[in-house]
Amino acid sequence: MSHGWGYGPTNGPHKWVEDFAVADGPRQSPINIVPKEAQYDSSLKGLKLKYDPSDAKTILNNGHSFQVDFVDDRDSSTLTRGPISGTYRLRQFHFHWGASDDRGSEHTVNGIKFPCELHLVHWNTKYPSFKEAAGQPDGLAVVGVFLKAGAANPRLQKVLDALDAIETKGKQTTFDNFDAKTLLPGSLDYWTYDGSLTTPPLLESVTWIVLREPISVSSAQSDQHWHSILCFKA
Ligand SMILES: NS(=O)(=O)c1ccc(C(=O)NCc2cccc(O)c2)cc1
Ligand SMILES: [Zn+2]
Repeated sequence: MSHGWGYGPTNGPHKWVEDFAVADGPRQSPINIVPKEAQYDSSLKGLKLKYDPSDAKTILNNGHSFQVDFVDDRDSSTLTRGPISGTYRLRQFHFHWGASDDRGSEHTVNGIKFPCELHLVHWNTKYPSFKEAAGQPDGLAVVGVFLKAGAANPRLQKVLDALDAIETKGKQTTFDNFDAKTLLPGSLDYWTYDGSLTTPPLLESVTWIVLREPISVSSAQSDQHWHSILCFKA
């Protein structure tokens, strides 16, 4: 691609392999999750997420999504247990959505897309930095949470209210004192598989942990700002 990757007809996912050969790799994400085909593994432990709200730093429009970045220079916001060994630090969370409520999520369940999907990105502290970890097969762990259309979700409101200030690519604004745990559903039951980043550079370094229970977002909330950023994105 002569210009940056995106989601349009000339730079979308079907074109990414031109610049990122790993797109044809053996462990590419997202995938369709078929619960009946998933094997139950009784040796797997429950997820342990310990997030410190004071680690939240800024919210950024990176042109493909908006992401909340965290201070990750100490083990204050971490993911442990579950399918992973060791300690992974929370670096950022971001969302994937679509132009209407019938699509938007990257993973699907029995072929069904959700209107949106939240990704909480963590890196393995056995490596010196996120960038280093991103190049290792056990470097990253991303917790995926589906959003379904339903009741308004007050926990999301602080994130949505910040979007007005970052409507153009590259804009970021302060976003502090936010507990990412409040975005999680009641149950932490999950499906897990070894996969990749779902956007370039598509690195095959992600242990995916997709929560079975979705959280809700109302259509009013999703109309509130995402379409403005979406228009920009498209
Ligand atoms: N959608 S996803 O959670 O798979 C995802 C998470 C993080 C990233 C990301 O950080 N991309 C930038 C990046 C990553 C590794 C090395 C780089 O040079 C840049 C991309 C996709
Ligand atoms: Zn993502």
